Amino acid sequence: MQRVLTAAQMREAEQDAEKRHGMPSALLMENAGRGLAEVARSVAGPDGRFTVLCGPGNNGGDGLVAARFLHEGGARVAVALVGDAAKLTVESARNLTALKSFGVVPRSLETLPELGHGDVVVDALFGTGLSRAPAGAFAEAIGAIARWRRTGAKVVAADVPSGLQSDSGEPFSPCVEADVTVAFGFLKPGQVLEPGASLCGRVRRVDIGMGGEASKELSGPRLMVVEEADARGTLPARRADSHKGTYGHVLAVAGSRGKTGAAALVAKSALRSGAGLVTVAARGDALDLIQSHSAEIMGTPLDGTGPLGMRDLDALLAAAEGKDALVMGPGIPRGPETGALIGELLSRVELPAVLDADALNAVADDLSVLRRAKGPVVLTPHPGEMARLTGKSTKEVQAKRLELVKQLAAGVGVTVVLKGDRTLTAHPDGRVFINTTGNAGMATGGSGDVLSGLCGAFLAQGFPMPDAVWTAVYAHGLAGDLAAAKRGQLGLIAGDLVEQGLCDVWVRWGR
Ligand SMILES: NC(=O)C1=CN([C@@H]2O[C@H](COP(=O)(O)OP(=O)(O)OC[C@H]3O[C@@H](n4cnc5c(N)ncnc54)[C@H](O)[C@@H]3O)[C@@H](O)[C@H]2O)[C@H](O)CC1
Ligand SMILES: [K+]
Repeated sequence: MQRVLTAAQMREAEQDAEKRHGMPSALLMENAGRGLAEVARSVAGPDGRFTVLCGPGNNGGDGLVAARFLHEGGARVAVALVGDAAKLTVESARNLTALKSFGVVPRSLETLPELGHGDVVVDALFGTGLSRAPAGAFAEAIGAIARWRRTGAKVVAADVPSGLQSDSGEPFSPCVEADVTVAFGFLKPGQVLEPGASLCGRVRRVDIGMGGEASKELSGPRLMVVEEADARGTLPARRADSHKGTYGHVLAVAGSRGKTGAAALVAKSALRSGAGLVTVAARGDALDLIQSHSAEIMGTPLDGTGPLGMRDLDALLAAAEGKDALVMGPGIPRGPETGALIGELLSRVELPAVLDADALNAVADDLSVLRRAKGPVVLTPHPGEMARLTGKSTKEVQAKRLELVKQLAAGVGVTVVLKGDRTLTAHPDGRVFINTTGNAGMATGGSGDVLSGLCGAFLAQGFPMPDAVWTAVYAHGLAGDLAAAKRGQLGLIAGDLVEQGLCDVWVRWGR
């Protein structure tokens, strides 16, 4: 897991580094600048030139240190200070003096050389201290960086591409587009959340002496990026003496006439993700079709016709007997009582439950029904469903993903998976897990059903919360990546995730 720190947390961690490790910010800056110089050198051509653009704050200070190391290593370096030199921070001013003493005198932006292939421009204008849209000379500098990039130079951003808000990943205009971003100490949200992640290019994290554990008791959100080893580590190797009962029984309340595929995808995804048994509960007129998709799917008919309501409670309570996890929502016939039914069922059975699709829409009007749930509840909304759950517009959801997913999880006491590019998994205790797998080819009907079945299977196997959820999200995206590698993003359909992608993940993980 990689810790992701906000700007405020970075400042706290920097003070902590001084107090706990005796690492003054001058030394952190020296280490940051050295790391920046090494990355810049690694992307330059054999006789590439370097231009370092430095802003007034400590980000600029990192640039001044990098310029000194590049110069010391024999490279051709040009430096420009942008903004009011009188406003330099103490650390930056000290490094400006040092740089000059090494014989590198800053020049004006206009007199800098035009750069091309093999050359590198280091963007050290702003980092986590950016507070408004770059203007004036700063905007001109960002324009020059874009021009040099168009003529072939590589752009290396110090800590954050200048113009990008490091806490949200939202860019001001203008904003630098980097080929590589050197993250000092810890990752920032803006480097892993879109559109910031794309503006950063490749993110290279360098240690600067802040210490890994520095981030333990920081205030504010605990954000983590899930790495493949974390996800793989959640899944135990299977024991030889196990039997199908060992791996749990999923009850999927899903499917209806015209939407039998959703239930089949949930069930087949759960089976392909290690669940020992899967039973689908659906109206009789849909159940036969659902079961016809796969011999392994068992069925419990819900008598009657029409939307799910309180009259189905007893049948569902009976169906939940002996099960280990619930998945509810994909393709269900929703009606005015469906939300109350879900709330009542969850208050009576002590099972982990995944609510997706129309189960989310059913409870959106009154989320309090979820507070009575006896077992842990996982909601898996896409942005549109999240909008209904939060009363916001989809546009607002997408602009404030991190904030809204944390709020909903803590407010209702459930785990919330906000799907999309960089899916976020928020746990009621404030932790948010950022996913980096998956691709646009997965924006296809049924992809969400596969995730809810996968999630249900992991919960049925007894994997702990929230690990089971962020692992399912990671595996789901990786399945999509592996399947798209074989079928293209255009060709990818949800069934490929189940038949191809998931199996490729388990083989890759030796499970
Ligand atoms: N925190 C750490 O552990 C380390 C941080 N380092 C580097 O320091 C920057 C953060 O530096 P800071 O001085 O806080 O701010 P910036 O350099 O990012 O911004 C400069 C300064 O400019 C002002 N400002 C903000 N927005 C604008 C604007 N649009 N136009 C003009 N001026 C603006 C504001 O006053 C800012 O303070 C961090 O990213 C790291 O690169 C250390 O070197 C390593 C450890
Ligand atoms: K920068």
